[in-house]
Amino acid sequence: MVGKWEKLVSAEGSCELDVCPDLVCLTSDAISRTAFGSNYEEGERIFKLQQEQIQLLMQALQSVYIPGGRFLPTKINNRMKEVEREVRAIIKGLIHKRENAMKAGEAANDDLLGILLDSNLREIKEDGGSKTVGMSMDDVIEECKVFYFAGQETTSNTLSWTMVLLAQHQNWQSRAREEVLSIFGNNKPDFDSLNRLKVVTIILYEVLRLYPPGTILTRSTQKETKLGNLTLPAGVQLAMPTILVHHDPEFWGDDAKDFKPERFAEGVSKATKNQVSYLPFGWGPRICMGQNFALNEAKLAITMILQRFWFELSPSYAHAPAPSPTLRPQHGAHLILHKM
Ligand code: HEM
Repeated sequence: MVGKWEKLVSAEGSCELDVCPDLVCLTSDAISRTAFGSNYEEGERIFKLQQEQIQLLMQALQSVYIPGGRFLPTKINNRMKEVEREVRAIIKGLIHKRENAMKAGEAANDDLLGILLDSNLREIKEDGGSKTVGMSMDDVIEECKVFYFAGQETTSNTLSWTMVLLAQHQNWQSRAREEVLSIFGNNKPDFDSLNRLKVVTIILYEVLRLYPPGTILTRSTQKETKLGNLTLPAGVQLAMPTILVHHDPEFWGDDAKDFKPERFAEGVSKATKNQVSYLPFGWGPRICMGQNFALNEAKLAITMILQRFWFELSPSYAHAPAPSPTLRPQHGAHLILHKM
């Protein structure tokens, strides 16, 4: 991606572009490689189908609710089923290919799919080949679907908002670049030194506070549950709007809506005064399992961008955060990139 941008700026010294599509490709490629040992091109069909699924779901949610309507053979329902079948078939193909390679002793199990299948096979073997332990093919497919979806959109949106906010707040862009250059110079960033990025880290925390990709957390009660003064019966759907908590002056002060990374200077607990008011990655036993991966990926990408370019908002940028379904800049992130 940075190579492509370097070519674009090389002629005039600067160029204008919507950075969102390239950031989507970057994060898609990262999750395809690390989770499935493939690349963006191989995962592309799955990403496209999952995008279509989301659009169909949004359309369905916006139409009049008819009880049992999801079982009717409407155009949307039929297409949803077709898309789901195709996603499952592609993932099943990936799993079979990997299982066969593992049986033939060929596969390197250092990606998520390899680790998942390897531990599953071991568990079944240890139990004497019983089919009652381990994950079923359906379970493995569902896990893969979550990783393809959760591992891509969230991080690309975080990177898009980070670039927009750093374009709006040049002082923070300069501070972040100074830090990056003092740690890495113009060298390729190494994984171990990413921990030394303090300014970049607080910038990312503040971006995730103002623009959490998941704007709502949902849960459902499995049994009668006491919540404060409320007693909820089993089967109640609960929605907790993360974005409202993140923007609430009661938790964050009168400057809750402002971009102020310094509020995280002494860590998340100090910034939240130990209250549960910062939940970009959710909370509790279902907290995001990719949060460290996502933060490291974002730090790596921002480092490589800051080493090569400075950027500002383009006059054609229109600020329109839209939860569809993750919080994204609806009309893209149009920036002007300048060669350093
Ligand atoms: C900035 C990027 C990301 C954000 C903001 C984010 C946010 C979230 C949130 C809010 C949840 C729901 C947690 C809850 O209900 O309490 C979640 C779940 C999940 N995320 Fe992420 N995520 C990000 C990146 C990733 C990445 C890169 C991966 C994979 C490598 C990933 C994998 C998952 C998985 C597997 C779950 C489901 C966990 C479960 O249900 O047990 N996420 N994420």
